[in-house]
Amino acid sequence: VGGPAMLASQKDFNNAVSQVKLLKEDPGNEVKLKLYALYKQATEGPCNVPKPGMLDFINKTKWDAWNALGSLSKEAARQNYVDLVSRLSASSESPSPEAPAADRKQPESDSLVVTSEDGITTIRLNRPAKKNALTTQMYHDIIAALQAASKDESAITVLTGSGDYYCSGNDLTNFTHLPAGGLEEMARSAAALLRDFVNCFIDFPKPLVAVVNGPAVGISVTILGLFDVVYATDRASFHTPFSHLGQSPEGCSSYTFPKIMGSSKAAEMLLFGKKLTAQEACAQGLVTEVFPDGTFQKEVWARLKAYSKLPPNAMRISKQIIRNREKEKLHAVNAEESSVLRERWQSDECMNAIASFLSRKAKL
Ligand SMILES: CCCCC/C=C/C(=O)SCCNC(=O)CCNC(=O)[C@H](O)C(C)(C)COP(=O)(O)OP(=O)(O)OC[C@H]1O[C@@H](n2cnc3c(N)ncnc32)[C@H](O)[C@@H]1OP(=O)(O)O
Repeated sequence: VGGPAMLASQKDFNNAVSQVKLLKEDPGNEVKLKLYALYKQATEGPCNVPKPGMLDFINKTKWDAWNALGSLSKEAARQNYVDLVSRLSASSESPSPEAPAADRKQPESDSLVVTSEDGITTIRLNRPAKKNALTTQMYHDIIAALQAASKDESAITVLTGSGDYYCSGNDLTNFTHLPAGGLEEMARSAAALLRDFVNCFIDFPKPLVAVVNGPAVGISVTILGLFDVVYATDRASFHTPFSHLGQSPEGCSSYTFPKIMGSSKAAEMLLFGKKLTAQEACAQGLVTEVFPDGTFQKEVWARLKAYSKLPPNAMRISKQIIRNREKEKLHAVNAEESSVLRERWQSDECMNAIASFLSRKAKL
């Protein structure tokens, strides 16, 4: 995790183009359309030819597929083409329909589990003994998992937690591992990581669903404004205790929360750390729907499986229309929030609050 992955070379791409012709099984129209679009993007770049007329059905469908790739770079398209062909070749040799995530780079630690099944990629926070608090490694792994999910075959991506908590937010011990550059360097690199992490949610191109299986704290709450749908168990609560911690809002919540729930409700959460029940969060628009805990998993996953069968390109494009005009604003908000937090993390208020938690004097 960390450095950029090596992209496929022109030679890999040429080999993949030849390999397609040798596939033993017809991959079906949907996949052929995807191959066509990636090929065009990889060789010619973003679609800038005129749209065929309504009655020219085949060429219009091909044009739509190419155009849906937007500004994806030639290099990334080449890589996606090579990946897709390699998956098709592998599956035509061994009949293993549940393998879409087998080639995914697995997270560095067991604290994150990524699976792909039934058209859904699930990113599961898996540190139940620590209430799924996010370590520095987990932020990196979630970034990598979102990047992979944005390119995989799944239609929908889900973030959820293992155990009784959804997530207790940032692992406060992250702040205790001081690098050689001291507090200033720690704050600088945490702010850069925070910015990259939140950017991945802002830019995520597919439907993104939070399955909130229990209480949620801190950054796991603030980023919910960047999800498309949020399902919660009635056991969940939503808590952003930034002032208690000497910190300030992140995850674009300083912008999304007032927009979602109105400025005074947002202020009560973000300034005073008011904890919301699941029902309150739903009434204020942060949560889409609340389910009884006893049937939560069954009901939510049945619904998501049904949604994952909807045409994936239509869902992507609809998401683009809904979100794109906000993106520039969200990136600016994220940059500002990260920069303010960089200062906050070096403040006495913040250091005292963290020391207090670590010495068990205070619990939120
Ligand atoms: C680089 C990007 C930075 C992004 C900025 C993000 C900001 C935030 O997310 S701010 C919010 C930070 N989170 C918190 O302040 C929560 C702190 N935790 C608690 O207040 C409580 O643990 C609780 C309310 C979440 C749960 O209480 P309880 O049910 O009583 O369970 P325990 O306290 O016994 O927790 C079990 C175990 O887990 C450890 N733990 C829980 N949360 C965190 C955490 N956020 N960071 C570190 N460790 C956490 C807790 O210490 C216990 O550990 P053991 O004592 O070793 O069993």
